Amino acid sequence: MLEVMDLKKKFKQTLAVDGVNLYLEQGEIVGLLGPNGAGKSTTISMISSLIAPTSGDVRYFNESIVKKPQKLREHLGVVPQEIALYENLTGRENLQFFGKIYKIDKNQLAQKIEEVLDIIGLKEKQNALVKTFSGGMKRRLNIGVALLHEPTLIFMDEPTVGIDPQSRNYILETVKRLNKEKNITILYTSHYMEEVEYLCDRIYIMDQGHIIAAGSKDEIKHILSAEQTILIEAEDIKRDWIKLLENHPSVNKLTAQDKRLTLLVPKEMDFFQTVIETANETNTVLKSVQIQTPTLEDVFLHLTGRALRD
Ligand SMILES: Nc1ncnc2c1ncn2[C@@H]1O[C@H](COP(=O)(O)OP(=O)(O)OP(=O)(O)O)[C@@H](O)[C@H]1O
Repeated sequence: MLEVMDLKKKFKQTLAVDGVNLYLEQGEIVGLLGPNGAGKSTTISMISSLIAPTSGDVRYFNESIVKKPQKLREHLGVVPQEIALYENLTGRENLQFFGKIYKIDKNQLAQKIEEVLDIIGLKEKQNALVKTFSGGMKRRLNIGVALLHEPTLIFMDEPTVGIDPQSRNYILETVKRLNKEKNITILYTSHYMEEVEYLCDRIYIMDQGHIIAAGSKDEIKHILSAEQTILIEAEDIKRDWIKLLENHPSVNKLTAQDKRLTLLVPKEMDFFQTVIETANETNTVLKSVQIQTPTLEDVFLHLTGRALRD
């Protein structure tokens, strides 16, 4: 349905997107996962034809949208990261305003607004001014605006940033429902790996302008099939203990955060004994040691040496 080929974007000195290749099949939810500044929003803006690429191409049903964006624009709903609403209008008035911009027929629009208010769960609040809305309600209305013209494809750019858990769950469920019930294809951008893990059929992991891994959840986790993650909690994480573990030949990656250590070691290794011995040597009081199957977060750590949310 949509194919992105060797897409690049340079802003003066910054190469924000550096040769991205990806595709979307009809009916999929595809995740674009990466830390802040990875180039996700820039990629979304280029494949929505909002900004022109420096080089590369985006093909929608085999036609370049760089040259002919119209067909994609008719079918595409974009939920931008920044909330784009009028604070001094009510929820309903915002939908009416954007409906007119999309040139939706007047009679159809009234019916469409009812439907959208239902989907985003804002029927009761429709006549309140947007400036009185919570962050989560604004995000939901932002999604509603993108649904007005019945898109078959939606790009969502971090739609759950900075909102309460209840609204977040509501949005995640709405994304699932839109996909299942209306067969809408969705490209979902996030730096929360648990969201992407929950929602998406396939995942692209992006960092520093590059796609660094791609595949189904299982395929991506398979990257780490040769490794195990060891999570350690201790009373105090001392520098000399970190040094001992870091210098151990079997430790492929180590991250320390507060009173926790995460290690990646080869799967066949029985590393438990080493953890105990090195802790004793440095007078570290252990609270727990857990061995885990890899998560997407571990994959990211493995590929980049950094945590997804630094
Ligand atoms: N208009 C612009 N002019 C100059 N640099 C830009 C512009 N837009 C983005 N960048 C830079 O390009 C890089 C990628 O930014 P982008 O917003 O695409 O990342 P992101 O993965 O979406 O991160 P975030 O989640 O923080 O939005 C960053 O270094 C950013 O500072």
